[in-house]
Amino acid sequence: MARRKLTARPGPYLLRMQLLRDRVTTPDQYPYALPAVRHLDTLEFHPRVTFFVGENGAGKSTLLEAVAVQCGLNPEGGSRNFNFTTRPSHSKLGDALRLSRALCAPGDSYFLRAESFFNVATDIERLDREFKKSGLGGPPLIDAYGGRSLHEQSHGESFFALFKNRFRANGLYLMDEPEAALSPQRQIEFLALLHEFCKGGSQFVIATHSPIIMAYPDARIYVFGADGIRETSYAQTDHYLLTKAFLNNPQRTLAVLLDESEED
Ligand SMILES: Nc1ncnc2c1ncn2[C@@H]1O[C@H](COP(=O)(O)OP(=O)(O)OP(=O)(O)O)[C@@H](O)[C@H]1O
Repeated sequence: MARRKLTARPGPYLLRMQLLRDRVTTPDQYPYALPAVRHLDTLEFHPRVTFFVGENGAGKSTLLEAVAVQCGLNPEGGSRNFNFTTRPSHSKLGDALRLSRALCAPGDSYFLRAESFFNVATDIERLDREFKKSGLGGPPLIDAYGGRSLHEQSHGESFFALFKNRFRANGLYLMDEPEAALSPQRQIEFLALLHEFCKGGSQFVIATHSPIIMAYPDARIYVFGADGIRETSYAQTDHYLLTKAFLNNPQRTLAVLLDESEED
């Protein structure tokens, strides 16, 4: 089937999402029982960068995955070219989520899941093998990632190859913990790339624990907590406050922690 060629225009592409309560069939079960989902009504996306932050298990990945599914992306990560599955199912949250989109469509979209990036790398190799066998002309998929097998690079190098080579202007990018493999230096470099892509009209939704990455100023930060999701400022996030307190005086925090654990 001939694929419709999209005319890439600058974002934003996603305006807001809304939970349709009448489509929630099992409110007492995952994912609807998560506080972040139970209290969700409407969430406005920032035209450039929206951050999802909060404690482990707060539901950031669950919501991001549902957005990805609604955008037609593989719930396990990758671009629209990918449809591999390594686990039985993703949550049904996408069925109850309405995404409001702008009239223009992105020229590219991609879902980076740190936890399953290995599988994306494997699938790139599989797709390229099939492509070669098919005898069709054109460059292999790996060229869009810098040309070197992602399996032959370190975890952090392969992430960075993705950001540098695969992402571009006028794209919609969903990222789950992009910092997972990045050194602090690379996280700072990531901020510079993020800025370039944003200037080029791209839009990002990023779940992160990194106080470096969430410092990007042209952004909205949503904290996922026990009372639901609320907007906050960078300097009010636990990530910023805790990291700052720790780095200002590591000895003091360590003394309190280690003293307490010795008493146990
Ligand atoms: N398929 C599933 N079935 C039942 N519960 C699940 C499922 N997937 C995740 N959960 C639970 O839902 C909660 C939210 O998980 P999620 O991965 O969305 O959290 P998160 O905020 O992204 O956490 P982290 O920061 O650790 O990545 C967790 O308590 C998790 O155990």
